[in-house]
Amino acid sequence: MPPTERLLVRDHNLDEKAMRESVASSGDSRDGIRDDELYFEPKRVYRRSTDSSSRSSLVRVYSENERANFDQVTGSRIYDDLKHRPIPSDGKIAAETEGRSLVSVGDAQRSRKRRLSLNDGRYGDMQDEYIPDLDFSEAVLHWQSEDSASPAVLSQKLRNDSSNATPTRFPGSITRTNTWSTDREPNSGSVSPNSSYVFDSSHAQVEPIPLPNASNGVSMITPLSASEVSKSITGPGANASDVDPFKHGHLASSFQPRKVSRRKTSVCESYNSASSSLTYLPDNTVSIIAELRMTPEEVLELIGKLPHDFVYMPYSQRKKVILDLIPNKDYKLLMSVIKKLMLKSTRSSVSISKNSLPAAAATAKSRHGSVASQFLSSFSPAGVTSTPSANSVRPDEKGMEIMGYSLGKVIGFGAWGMIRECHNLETGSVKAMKIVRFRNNMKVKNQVLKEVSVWKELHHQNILPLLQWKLNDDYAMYCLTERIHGGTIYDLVISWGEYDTSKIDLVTRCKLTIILCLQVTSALKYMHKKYIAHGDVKLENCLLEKQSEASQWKVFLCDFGMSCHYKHCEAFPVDADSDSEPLTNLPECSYTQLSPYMEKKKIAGHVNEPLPFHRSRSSSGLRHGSRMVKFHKIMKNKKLTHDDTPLGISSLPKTYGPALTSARIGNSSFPSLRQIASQSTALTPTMDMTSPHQATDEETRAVGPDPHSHIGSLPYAAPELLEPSPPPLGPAADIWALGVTLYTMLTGKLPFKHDYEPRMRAMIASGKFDRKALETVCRVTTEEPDVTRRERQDRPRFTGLYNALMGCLASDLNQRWELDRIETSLKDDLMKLSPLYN
Ligand SMILES: Nc1ncnc2c1ncn2[C@@H]1O[C@H](COP(=O)(O)OP(=O)(O)OP(=O)(O)O)[C@@H](O)[C@H]1O
Repeated sequence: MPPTERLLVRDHNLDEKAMRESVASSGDSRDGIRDDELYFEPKRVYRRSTDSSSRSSLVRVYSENERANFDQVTGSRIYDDLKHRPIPSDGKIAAETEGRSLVSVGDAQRSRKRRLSLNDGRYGDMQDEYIPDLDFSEAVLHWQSEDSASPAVLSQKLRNDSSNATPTRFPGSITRTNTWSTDREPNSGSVSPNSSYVFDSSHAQVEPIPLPNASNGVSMITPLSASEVSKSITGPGANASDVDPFKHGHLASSFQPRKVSRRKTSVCESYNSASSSLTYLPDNTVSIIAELRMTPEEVLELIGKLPHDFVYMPYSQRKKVILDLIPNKDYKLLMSVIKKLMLKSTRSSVSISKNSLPAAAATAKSRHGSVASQFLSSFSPAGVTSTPSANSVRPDEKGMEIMGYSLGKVIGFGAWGMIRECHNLETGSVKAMKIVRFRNNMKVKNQVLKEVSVWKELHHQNILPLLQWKLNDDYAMYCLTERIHGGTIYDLVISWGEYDTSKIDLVTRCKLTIILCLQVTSALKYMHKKYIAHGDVKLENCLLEKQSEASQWKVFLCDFGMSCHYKHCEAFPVDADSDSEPLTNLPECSYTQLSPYMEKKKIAGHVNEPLPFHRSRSSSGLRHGSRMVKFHKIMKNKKLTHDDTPLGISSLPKTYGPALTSARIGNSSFPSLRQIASQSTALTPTMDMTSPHQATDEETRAVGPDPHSHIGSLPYAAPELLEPSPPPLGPAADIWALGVTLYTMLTGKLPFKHDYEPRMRAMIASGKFDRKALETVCRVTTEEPDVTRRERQDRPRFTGLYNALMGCLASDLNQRWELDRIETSLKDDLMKLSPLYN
């Protein structure tokens, strides 16, 4: 069998695929290992010798732990990594498993057990995969012999590889213009139908920024700085703009020493090695870029389009983003090269644990001013000096003028754009400009039109104001707003740390949480009175203007990208002034979401047509309620706890599965969602896109528009939104998200968080979270043995805060509190505190 065939492992087996997804998503992408495992280093060895490129090859790089499983000289397996037992030298086990993939044997039990193990983190970095017919010893010997090959030969080889690559521009690549004269107001512009991107989602619906202390033992990875990337692209001492690597072979020669020394190190190791100089592109990047038939500029351009928190996204989301942006390339190769360019595992590999919060806090800055932001901002034309058209300018780059303001530095990043500081050309006053670049992507454009249509209606002291906006019809939307200087509540919570090692005393923590959340509550009340649901309430979307007195701090709710109008049934007023009206029957009310089409019309001043996607009373509410009850019953009967259901949903009836697992949304029970989602406005990237399915017309009719499209950030998603047919977005979802926000402020950790998405969904659906932590912070528990009676008397109990939070996080919509009640309860606690603490 030719060597290339020996290395070829086809990805037919669904179990294996699921396993792969499971491994990728259960593993934290920050560990810098998982994605790279898709490539087995000898692939290049073989490719070089045969000059063939087998894109479909499923090969991988070994992590150091995995490598320890093999004899480095003979390449034979030493340990059976499922059982951690030495393998007999006669190779019995190897023979046993020969010819089949370890995870593709179709043995569901074994596969499940393995996933369980991975989930438990016990074998977290032992995700092995058996490659049929691979002669490891031969591969290793070949590998070693190539180590001694002369650098010149390798260099020549690389040059050949590179010159064979025909750089092609990927769809949607930027056409640069030197002038910017196409600004038009939205009502004058028509949306170009010539979208060359294929985006399934016009809103990233991004995961919230992970709290650095959310998982232990995760190595801290920081993106390369702009200069490091620039250097790594150009090589030391090179004039970036002069370099056309594929023409002149500069890259090959620049990277030659690195490539030679690389042989004995894993990808991660190479970053960590003492000699690792970031002036070189990591390892096999050149050959990967060549294989992708892309130029480095195109790769950089692609990186510039990625969401700010791309590197922190779960594998499935990253895959989706890549496929959306550039569907015609090998996403695995792309993910590998992007990761290599974007990440630098610091040599010290800071292990983030409860005890290392200061380090984590220092590193995990908010998006504004973060290393990631700076890194990404380096991909604006001003930052990328290596682009051929270095003289060209883009309308959103620093120094450009828009609406009488000069654009300044980047202060934040969103899913599809950035936020720049800007200065009034006449007065010099400082503001902020949110720039959403859609270019010719209709969906993103429609989404931002929708955002503006909602945002411009909002005038409240705790809502970031939209001062002016301007649409550059075929490029971007510009939104002028106030510049807020205090970061976000996310930053604040990071600085506080977790409750058990809290940097501020818990009483102050509770008090500040109440003060700040009362302002968010006020903003939400205002929005709900206008029948607008925010849809993405989270720590990161609460900007903070600090004053010398903490009690004077001001919150501004921002980001209306997920916001939408809902039509409310008069019989069940939401947030009525009456004090404690429960949200009884709320889901029965008929909400209406405006389609992007309608939003566009509205913003252009042509509203008042019948609204699509109308849901009748019966369509969601009661059905939803009874389903939840049924689901809880099943959970109870089957005794499904977080701990005994590592897969979250494996033993649930199919009907309930889709609510909990993206994989199932993608295939079995609700197969048509994939197709529907691709037609609808926003597709939640939490959906698994690995199992394409063509829906029949009947299926499409039965299911309707993507029901999960209003999930902003999964950890903040209300359980009803995870239902197979969730109610449309309404105030109740905001209230749940407010509860998640409150909880996180108080405890320093998200109530529902798991790296493995289906499990997180199961946690949300079950509504179970760590109440003990909350009781401790709010001091509602009676058990405080180490506290004297006197101390107990002095230390106030935050019963109102505790109750309000529990009211927000009531899974049962009938039990979930309304904003007025939450407000009253929070204020009660403040009143009680006032004589003591004011
Ligand atoms: N007016 C402002 N002043 C200072 N910083 C801001 C301002 N607006 C936004 N930011 C920063 O930029 C970040 C992103 O802003 P915003 O959430 O509006 O963008 P987005 O594209 O809607 O993001 P997302 O991807 O979360 O939807 C905020 O979290 C904040 O850190």
